[in-house]
Amino acid sequence: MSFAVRNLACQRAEQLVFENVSFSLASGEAIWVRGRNGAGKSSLLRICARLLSPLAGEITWNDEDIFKDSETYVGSYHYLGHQEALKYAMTVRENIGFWSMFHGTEDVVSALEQFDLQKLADTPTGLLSQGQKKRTNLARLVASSAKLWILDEPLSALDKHYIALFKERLMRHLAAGGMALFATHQDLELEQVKLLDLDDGAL
Ligand SMILES: Nc1ncnc2c1ncn2[C@@H]1O[C@H](COP(=O)(O)OP(=O)(O)OP(=O)(O)O)[C@@H](O)[C@H]1O
Repeated sequence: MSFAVRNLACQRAEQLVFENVSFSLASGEAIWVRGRNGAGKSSLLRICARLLSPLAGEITWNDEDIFKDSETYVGSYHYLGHQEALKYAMTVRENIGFWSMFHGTEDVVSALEQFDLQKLADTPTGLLSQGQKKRTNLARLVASSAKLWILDEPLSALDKHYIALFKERLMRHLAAGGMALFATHQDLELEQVKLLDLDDGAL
C-alpha cells in the first residue's frame, strides 16, 4: 500500500496557495501537516480526499492516479473535515452504523465503546455537544475499514482525556498497517510522525 503526492500546487479563487508539495506514505506511517492560518492545510487534505482539484501535480494510491482510478481509492480512505458530516435527526448509533455499512464493516458496538458513546447511542446527534459530535465522528472513523485516514483538525473540541484516547487509537491504526494524514495546530507528540510544514515553502 502506498500513497504519493508529487509536485502538487493549489489555487483558490485566483490565489496560488502552495506549490511543489511532495510526500509519500507507506503502511504504518503518518504525516502531520502544519502551517499558519491560510497556509493551505485544509485545501491539501480536501485535494487528497478528491473534494478539490489541484492546479498541478499528481496523487497516486498504489501507483494509480486517484483522480483517474477512483474505484480502488474510494473504499481505501476516510476523510474527516472541519464540519461534522452527521445527520442530525439520526442517532449516534445510526450515524456510525451508516458509515460502517458503507465501508463494509460491522464494528459499531466496538466503535461506540472506544469513544465512550454507549450512553449516547440512541440520542439524535443534533442534540450533542461539540465534543460529543467530534467523538461520534471519530467513532465513525474507527468503525470504517479505511486504510488511509485524512483528518482535518481531529482534536478540536476534544478534552484532554479524549485527545489521549484518540492518540492511542491512531497509534493502533498505524501499528495495524494503516496510514494517516492529519492537520492540527496542536502537537500530538507522536514519535513516528513525519512533518510537512506548508510554511517552509511560503508563497
Ligand atoms: N472556498 C474557498 N474559496 C476561495 N478561497 C478559499 C476557499 N477556502 C479557502 N480559501 C483560501 O485558500 C487559502 C488556504 O485556505 P485553507 O483553509 O486551506 O488554509 P488552512 O491552512 O487550512 O487555514 P486554517 O489554519 O486557518 O484552518 C486561504 O487563503 C483561504 O482564504
